[in-house]
Amino acid sequence: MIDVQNLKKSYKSFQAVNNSNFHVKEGEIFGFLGPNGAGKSTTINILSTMLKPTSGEVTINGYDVTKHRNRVRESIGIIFQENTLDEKLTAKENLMLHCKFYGVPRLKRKARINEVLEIVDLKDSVNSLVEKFSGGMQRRLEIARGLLHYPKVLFLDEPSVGLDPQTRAHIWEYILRLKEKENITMFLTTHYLDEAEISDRVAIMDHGDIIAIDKPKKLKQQLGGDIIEMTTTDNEAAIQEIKANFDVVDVSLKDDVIYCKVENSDAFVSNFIKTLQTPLTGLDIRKPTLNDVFLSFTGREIRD
Ligand SMILES: Nc1ncnc2c1ncn2[C@@H]1O[C@H](COP(=O)(O)OP(=O)(O)OP(=O)(O)O)[C@@H](O)[C@H]1O
Repeated sequence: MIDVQNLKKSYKSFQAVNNSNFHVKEGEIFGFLGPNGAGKSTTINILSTMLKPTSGEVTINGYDVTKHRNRVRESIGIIFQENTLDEKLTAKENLMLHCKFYGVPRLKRKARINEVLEIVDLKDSVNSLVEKFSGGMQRRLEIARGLLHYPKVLFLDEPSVGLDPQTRAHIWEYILRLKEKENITMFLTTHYLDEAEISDRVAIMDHGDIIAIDKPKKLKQQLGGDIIEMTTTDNEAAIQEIKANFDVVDVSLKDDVIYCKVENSDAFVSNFIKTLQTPLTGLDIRKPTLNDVFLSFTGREIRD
């Protein structure tokens, strides 16, 4: 459904996207994860025909994004980072306008509007002014609007940025409901790790490069083992002790917390706690996250 080959984009001498290559299958949720400035919006803008690539080939639903822009536009829906609804209109008026722009046949408009409002649970607010909606409701209406013309691909640029955690969780319920109901291919950009985790596959981007691409579970498995985070009364002494006396894959210190990567935490921890001479003040065992994947490739955290 999405095919990207050797995609490059530069702004004057600055290379924002360096030679990207990836494919997205029909019905897949594909996440683009990276810190601010990684090149995510640039990529989504090229894929959705809003920005011209410097070089490379991109097809959406079989259509080239530079040669067949209108065909591509018919095939896609977009949920932008910022609110693009008309706040002085009602939900229904906003949707009706979009139906007209996208050529949804007159006789089908009402039914389709009802259908999409049902998906995002906004049927009761159909005649309310958008300016009266909460942030979460506005986002849901934007998602509904993006679906009106039966797009094959839905682009979501940071779909839940600026929303509180509860509303974010709800937005995700709707997105997953959509996947089930309409088998839409979804391409989303995010810098939230938990959102990337929901994706079927994720591409991790940094400084314009795709540095890893796979199922979230596989990316994390590649790191191997478990992570033990600990605080001690003397971190320097503890690190020396760990390096000298314990079988660890890796040990590092960040913000007064020691990170130890071990092959198997079950086998490691009980002996470690008994043997370590430097007093421990805290200890937490966890599985690797996508942030650890990013860290292992770049030496930085995504939230940095
Ligand atoms: N029109 C432009 N002119 C010059 N540089 C630009 C332009 N648009 C983006 N950039 C630069 O290109 C790089 C990638 O930007 P982009 O917006 O694609 O990143 P992003 O990963 O989407 O980040 P964010 O999450 O902050 O939107 C950044 O360094 C940005 O400053």
